[in-house]
Amino acid sequence: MTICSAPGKVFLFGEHAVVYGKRAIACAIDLRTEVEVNRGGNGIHIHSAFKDDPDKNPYIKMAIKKVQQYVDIKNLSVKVSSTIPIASGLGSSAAVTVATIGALNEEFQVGLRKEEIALMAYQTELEVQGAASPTDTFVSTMGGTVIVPDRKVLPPISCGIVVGHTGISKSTARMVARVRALKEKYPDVIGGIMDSIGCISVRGEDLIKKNDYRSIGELMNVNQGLLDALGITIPELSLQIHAARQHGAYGAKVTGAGGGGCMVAICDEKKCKEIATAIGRSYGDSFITRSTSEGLIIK
Ligand SMILES: Nc1ncnc2c1ncn2[C@@H]1O[C@H](COP(=O)(O)OP(=O)(O)O)[C@@H](O)[C@H]1O
Ligand SMILES: C[C@@](O)(CCOP(=O)(O)O)CC(=O)O
Ligand SMILES: [Mg+2]
Repeated sequence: MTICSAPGKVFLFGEHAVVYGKRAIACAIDLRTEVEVNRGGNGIHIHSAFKDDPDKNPYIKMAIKKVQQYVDIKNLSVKVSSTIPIASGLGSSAAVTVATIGALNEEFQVGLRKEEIALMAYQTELEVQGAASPTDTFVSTMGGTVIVPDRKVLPPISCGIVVGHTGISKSTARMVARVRALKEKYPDVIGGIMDSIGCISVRGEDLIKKNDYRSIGELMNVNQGLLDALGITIPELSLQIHAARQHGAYGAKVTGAGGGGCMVAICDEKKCKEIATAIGRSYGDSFITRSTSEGLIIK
C-alpha cells in the first residue's frame, strides 16, 4: 500500500494567458488531496467523491492509463480523500492527478522523477480537458511558488492569503473554450490582453524575490481587470474581490478558470481575519490559508 498527497494552488498571475504560452505564477497552498493505492482485488476500483465509477473519475482513470505504459496494472484499488474544494479554481484536478501518479510511481517502483511526474500529470489534464497549461500540475508536484512555462520554483510567499469561495461550480474546459472562441474572433484585441497578462507575470518574479507584496497585490488587481475583459468573472466573484480590497487586501483577483469557483486575496497576516469576514459577508464563504513548500509527498 502507498499513500501520496499533493497540494492545491492559487494563481497569483497568468491564468488563461498561460494556455497561450504566456508566463504565469502560482503558489501551492495547504489544502491537499491524498491518494492511497493498494494492489490486488479484482480489477481496478476507484473510491472518491465521485464514487467507484471510472467514467466519473476521468483524471484518475487517465493517470492510471499513463502509468500502465510503464508497468502492468490489472488489479488495483484507489482511495481518494481531499480538503480541496472541487471545480473551484484551486487545482483539485491537478492535485488528484499528481497524487495518483505519485502513488502508483512509488507502489510499482516505476522510477519517475518529480519533473516526469509533473509532465505525465500535465499530459493527463491535457487529454481529459482538451486544453491545459502545465501550471496546476507543476505547482502541485513541486510545491512553493512556481513560474511557468519556465518551470522555475521559488520559496513560498510569506504574506497572508485569504480565499473566497462562491460555491458556484464551473468547468475549466468550458471556460478555456469560451476564452479561446473570443480570442479566435478578436485575435488582435485578445492577443494584446494575453501579452499584458504575461508582462505582469514577468514583473511578478522580481517582486516575489523582493517580498514586495504591496506591488504584487497592485499587479493582481491589474490582472483582474484583464480577466474581466476576458469575460471570466461573475458578479459573485466581483463582490468578494471588492470586499477584500475595501478591507485592506494588497490585491484580490479570481484564481483559476473563473466562471465560478474562487478568488484569492493577499494581505498583511494581521488583516486575514478581517478580510475573510468581509469576503464571507459579501457572498459565499472564505477561508484563510498559507503557501506551502510541500508539493507531492509520500506519506
Ligand atoms: N477528490 C477528487 N476525487 C476525484 N476526482 C476529483 C477530485 N478532485 C477533483 N477531481 C476531478 O477534477 C474535476 C474538477 O477539475 P476542474 O474543473 O479543473 O476544477 P479545479 O479548479 O478544481 O481544478 C472534478 O470534476 C473531478 O473529475
Ligand atoms: C484556465 C487555466 O489557466 C487555469 C485553470 O485552473 P483551475 O482548473 O480552475 O484550477 C487553465 C490551465 O492553465 O490549465
Ligand atoms: Mg483543474
